[in-house]
Amino acid sequence: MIHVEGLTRKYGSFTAVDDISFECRQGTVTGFLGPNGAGKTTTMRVMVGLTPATHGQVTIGGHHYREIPNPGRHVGVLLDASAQHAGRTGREVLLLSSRTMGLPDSRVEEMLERVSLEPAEAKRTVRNYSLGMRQRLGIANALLGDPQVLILDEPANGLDPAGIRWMRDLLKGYAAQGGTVLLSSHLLHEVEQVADEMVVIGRGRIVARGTRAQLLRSASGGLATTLVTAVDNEQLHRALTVKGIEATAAGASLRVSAEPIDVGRVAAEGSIVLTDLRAGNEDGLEELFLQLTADSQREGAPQQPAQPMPEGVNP
Ligand SMILES: Nc1ncnc2c1ncn2[C@@H]1O[C@H](COP(=O)(O)OP(=O)(O)OP(=O)(O)O)[C@@H](O)[C@H]1O
Repeated sequence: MIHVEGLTRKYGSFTAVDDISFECRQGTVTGFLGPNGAGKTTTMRVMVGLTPATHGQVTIGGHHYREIPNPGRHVGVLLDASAQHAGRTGREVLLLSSRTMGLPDSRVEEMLERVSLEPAEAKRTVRNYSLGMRQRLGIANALLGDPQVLILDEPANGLDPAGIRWMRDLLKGYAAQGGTVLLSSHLLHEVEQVADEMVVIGRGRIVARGTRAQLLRSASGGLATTLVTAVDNEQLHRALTVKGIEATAAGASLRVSAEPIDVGRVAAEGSIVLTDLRAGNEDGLEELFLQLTADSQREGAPQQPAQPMPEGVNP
């Protein structure tokens, strides 16, 4: 639904986005993940025609954004929640957009309710909004025209934990109904729980791409790992060894060089009761993200270069 093809954006001699290609499929949430300055906003600005591409192109449903008539009815965009007109009330902001798109005024009330902005809050001018309220207003604006595609730049910024959960559910529901969502963030944990696929960008280049499971697999050097806890870990360890599957103690659990389904089967065959079974090295994804984007992290990043990734990863 969104196709990014060989996109490059240069500012003078500086390359902000360097020959990137990816697509966002209908019915999915794609997380666009990268540290500060990686090129996420630039890419999204090119998507919606605010910044011209130096090379390459982006199409949405086969069209360039600028060619789409009444684009708000097709593509909902939130690029900078702080960029709303500070002197207008929340309701006025939505009313203006709604009338521009040719929608009935009743749509504004629906959207205010959808993003949980109270009537008293909708009457306040935007200059008196918290960042979280501005994000909610921005999301309401993006959803107004009931578009099939949503492009959201760091929409979770400023939201409290309940707000983040609310947004996650909203985006999942939107994708489940056939929508296409592209969501950027510099925080892995904001994206990994909602995104069906992740595109990781560092210094303008795509450094990894895939589902959470594929990236987790990459984080384990291409090998499947499972963390499992049984009522009797020793019994499970023996049963795994008999099947030729390696396992080592990891705190109160075992780390096993196999897929969770295989570990579960061995446990079931031996009537071994499990209390926990999960894929991969959960911390590994964060490590992987830091490593892949190490060049462009400003601080606290490991110094070693990113490793070549076997699966789901685009070096
Ligand atoms: N108009 C511009 N002129 C010159 N350089 C620019 C311009 N816009 C962006 N850049 C540079 O391009 C790079 C990518 O910026 P961009 O805003 O796309 O990053 P980002 O991934 O969205 O970062 P953040 O998470 O901090 O918002 C940065 O080094 C930025 O300074």
